[in-house]
Amino acid sequence: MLELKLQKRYPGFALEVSLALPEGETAALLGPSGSGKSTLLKLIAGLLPPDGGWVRLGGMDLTPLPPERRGVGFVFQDYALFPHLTVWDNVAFGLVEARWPREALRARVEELLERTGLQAHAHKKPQALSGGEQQRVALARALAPRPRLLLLDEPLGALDLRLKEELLFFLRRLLKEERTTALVVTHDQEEAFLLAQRVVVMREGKVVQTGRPEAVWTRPKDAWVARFLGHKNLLSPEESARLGLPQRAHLLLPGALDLGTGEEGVVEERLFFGARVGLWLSWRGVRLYWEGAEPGLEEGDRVGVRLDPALAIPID
Ligand SMILES: Nc1ncnc2c1ncn2[C@@H]1O[C@H](COP(=O)(O)OP(=O)(O)OP(=O)(O)O)[C@@H](O)[C@H]1O
Repeated sequence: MLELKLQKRYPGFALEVSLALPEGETAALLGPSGSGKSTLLKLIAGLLPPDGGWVRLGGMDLTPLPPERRGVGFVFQDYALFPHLTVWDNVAFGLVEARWPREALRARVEELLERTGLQAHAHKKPQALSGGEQQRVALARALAPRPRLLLLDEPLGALDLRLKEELLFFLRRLLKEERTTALVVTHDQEEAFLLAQRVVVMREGKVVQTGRPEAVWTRPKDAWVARFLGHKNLLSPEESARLGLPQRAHLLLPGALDLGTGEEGVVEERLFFGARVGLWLSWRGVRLYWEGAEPGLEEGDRVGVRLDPALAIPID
């Protein structure tokens, strides 16, 4: 287990977090800008002294140890590879530091270069690589010494969308294969859901919800979490009543609205995403969002709408 209880204060900001995460899993720290994700990561890494608390990994107290003795690897957004070293030497760096025997070191570096698809670049310097390649080197370098815990701060943050997607699936496979315990900071909910077996949602220095991605998505703790995760159909008690639901706040899960038959509503806005289409509808005087495969509807069209009350969940 990675277990921690940490406090840190800055003017106008107080972090207070207790967490217990199973080893061998990837967890995602998800929260808006300024919620304390990077601060928490730095406290765990030992790069920042806490005002109080402790960090334990597999029962061992890491709190008094300096960063280099915690067995923790990091990848931060502005990767900071060693510019004067080749890719090979960058990946070998932590192993040399840890005095790995020469043969084991060579085998481990080769293994990671292969796994990250970097063999052809082994003898280049970082500045001769693309952004995505540099990011792969940073991952290989962090994973090489088999850290007991890998901390990743927005590891895909600086990349363009297509490259981000490509690296996301790469990182997902790599973390699974290496079975590293990893904590990934992101403010992108899709990235968190795809990478992690467990999601930790942070708000203003506190953990507000922890759980499997599916559970957090379908049972957000409150309206704030629901909205932060990208849910759009959050109904006030009055709106709920107009839709025939009990008079209290509800969240409509995706799939709650069916188009075709039923009482008619009006398409107010049509959003074309390519594979999907989003529609903002006015139905019974409530503005509702529907998303799915091309329904062949234009703005101003009338359409029958049905609500599945089983997918309307009460929310605070
Ligand atoms: N060295 C510092 N001195 C004072 N305040 C700080 C310091 N570092 C961070 N903070 C404050 O702590 C809060 C949390 O910052 P942190 O970087 O952990 O947030 P974050 O969730 O990682 O945000 P982002 O997604 O934007 O990186 C912010 O309000 C920030 O201004």
